[in-house]
Amino acid sequence: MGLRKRRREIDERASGRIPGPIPGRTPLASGADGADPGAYGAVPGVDRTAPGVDRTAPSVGRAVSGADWAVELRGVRRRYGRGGSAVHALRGVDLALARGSFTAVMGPSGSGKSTFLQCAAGLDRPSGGTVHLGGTDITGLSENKLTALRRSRLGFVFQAFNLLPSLTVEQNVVLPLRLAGHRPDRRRAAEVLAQVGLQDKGRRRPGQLSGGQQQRVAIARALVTRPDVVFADEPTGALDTTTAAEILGLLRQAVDVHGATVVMVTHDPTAAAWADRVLFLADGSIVDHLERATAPRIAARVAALTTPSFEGAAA
Ligand SMILES: Nc1ncnc2c1ncn2[C@@H]1O[C@H](COP(=O)(O)OP(=O)(O)OP(=O)(O)O)[C@@H](O)[C@H]1O
Repeated sequence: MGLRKRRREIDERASGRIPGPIPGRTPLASGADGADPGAYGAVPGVDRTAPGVDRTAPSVGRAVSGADWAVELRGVRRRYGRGGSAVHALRGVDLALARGSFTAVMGPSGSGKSTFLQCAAGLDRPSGGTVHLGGTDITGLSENKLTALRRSRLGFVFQAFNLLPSLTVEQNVVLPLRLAGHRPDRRRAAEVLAQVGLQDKGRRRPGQLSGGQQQRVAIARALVTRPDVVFADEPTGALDTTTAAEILGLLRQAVDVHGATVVMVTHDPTAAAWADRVLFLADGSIVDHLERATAPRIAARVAALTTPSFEGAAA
């Protein structure tokens, strides 16, 4: 299939005009995971098919040059409290994610997923280690600089949509531009609204839209500044299966067609199967990862994380 035709089909499927999965970069059919490792960049020294614990620093995406990392964490630790009652939410996370990659982060409750997302997105400060976003070391930035960086260079999509109900859809979408001190760019707003299939909804209020449409607005808002990274926290947690697939298709399309970088925390193996790579957190450490895996394979790996035998192996 020609590139233009494939892109048009991706656009149409992602916007719901054609039902069904997007060709080529969809959750993989059972048994197809692990195919085409070259397209995603094999990680040296990592046996992608072996079960068990891998302690290498995962790097994902086509690029291998450090300059191309959208997100880079080195030795990131986060401790809450002190002394005997201290909680070690992150115990030394090392990873590098290339621009134009889609990464899912999974793990049992309390494994550190939210803490990871908050530290990676500059919403929380690590107790140790460094975080680079789009080549900028954010670890020592002042609160003001961090806020400015989040507004102009990061996008966020949350489970609860987090739209402002009193603003129109278009005003919600351009909000990050306004907060970053730029003039609201209506052409750019129209562009991203079209990208998520809502070109005719700019004058509506969020309360007049379905949950799936509201999440599309949130994705448009996340993309409007052409951010270095979009962080998504359970973006489909409040949606039915069909609507969830549409939303994940849009995130996939943002990566494949528009070159975005997406990092998504999820509990749902079906959602994670849309990603290029799934990272597994357990007790504050990245203990495993899978490339282009099917939902059943991801589910099996999540289940293994909570079994006593795995905990014994990871100790
Ligand atoms: N503000 C805080 N103060 C103290 N402990 C915290 C705080 N935030 C998180 N923790 C602890 O850090 C650990 C990791 O929490 P985190 O919320 O990152 O896990 P999670 O994997 O996102 O869990 P869930 O899937 O249940 O949301 C947990 O033991 C949690 O109790």
